[in-house]
Amino acid sequence: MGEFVHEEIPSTELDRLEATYRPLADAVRDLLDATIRTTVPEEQVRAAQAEIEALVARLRAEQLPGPAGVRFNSEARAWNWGNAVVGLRNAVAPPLRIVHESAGHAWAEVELGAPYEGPPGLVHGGVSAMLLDHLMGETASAAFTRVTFTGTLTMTYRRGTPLGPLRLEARIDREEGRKVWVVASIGDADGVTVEAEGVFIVPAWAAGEAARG
Ligand SMILES: CCCCC/C=C\C/C=C\C/C=C\C/C=C\CCCC(=O)SCCNC(=O)CCNC(=O)[C@H](O)C(C)(C)COP(=O)(O)OP(=O)(O)OC[C@H]1O[C@@H](n2cnc3c(N)ncnc32)[C@H](O)[C@@H]1OP(=O)(O)O
Repeated sequence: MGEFVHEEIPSTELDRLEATYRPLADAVRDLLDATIRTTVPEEQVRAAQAEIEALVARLRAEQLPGPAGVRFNSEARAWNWGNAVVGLRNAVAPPLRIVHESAGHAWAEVELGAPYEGPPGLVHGGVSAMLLDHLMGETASAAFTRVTFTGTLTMTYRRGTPLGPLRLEARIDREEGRKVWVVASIGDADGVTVEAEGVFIVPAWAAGEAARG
């Protein structure tokens, strides 16, 4: 596993950088959707591909040697721009905006479109698991006061989850030593579609005073 990297970028500078990168990721997100749904003539598809390849070369002129990782500064600001679910610079991330109601209770609202489809018109089951896994992990971390990893995640798909606006919710159910049980759900306007239960674990290497049972 990589490290949590201490990088001393001031928070005000991070705000400025994020204002540049967020619209870039939004544009690429739009590109994903357009790539799936376009019906333009084939020669236009090929022309667009050439332009996209040129853009990729432009962005790759300078780049990190590997993934973005998780970074933090001494102002307690953390950023994980590549994260699969919440990464600000990741166009594959929906992105989920998570609200920590309290330590151990969080929710999120999200609108899932064409790139997240599994069965026709419905959210892919693996996508539901991915979004819940992340929300539950953040919830288990008690609003970032400790590091937790998914140990076991159990999904129950009650009915198909339609693409479109959804609400996710997660709560800590109980704790025992370094183990944290979290329950969570996804719902649409008609109620719950997916339920999940997971055991999240504060790894032995990350267990400090606060995490000991
Ligand atoms: C420092 C600066 C920080 C700045 C941070 C800023 C931001 C972000 C930081 C933190 C993140 C916060 C939130 C994260 C948000 C989302 C995360 C998304 C979730 C994921 O996507 S995360 C990736 C997938 N996840 C893995 O990649 C895990 C791979 N795995 C391991 O890393 C180890 O395997 C681990 C850690 C699981 C255990 O390792 P370990 O050595 O600590 O465990 P150990 O043997 O001591 O067991 C202790 C007790 O847990 C029980 N136990 C063990 N394993 C279990 C299992 N699998 N299921 C159920 N129970 C299990 C034992 O039975 C024992 O129970 P008992 O005490 O009762 O006997």
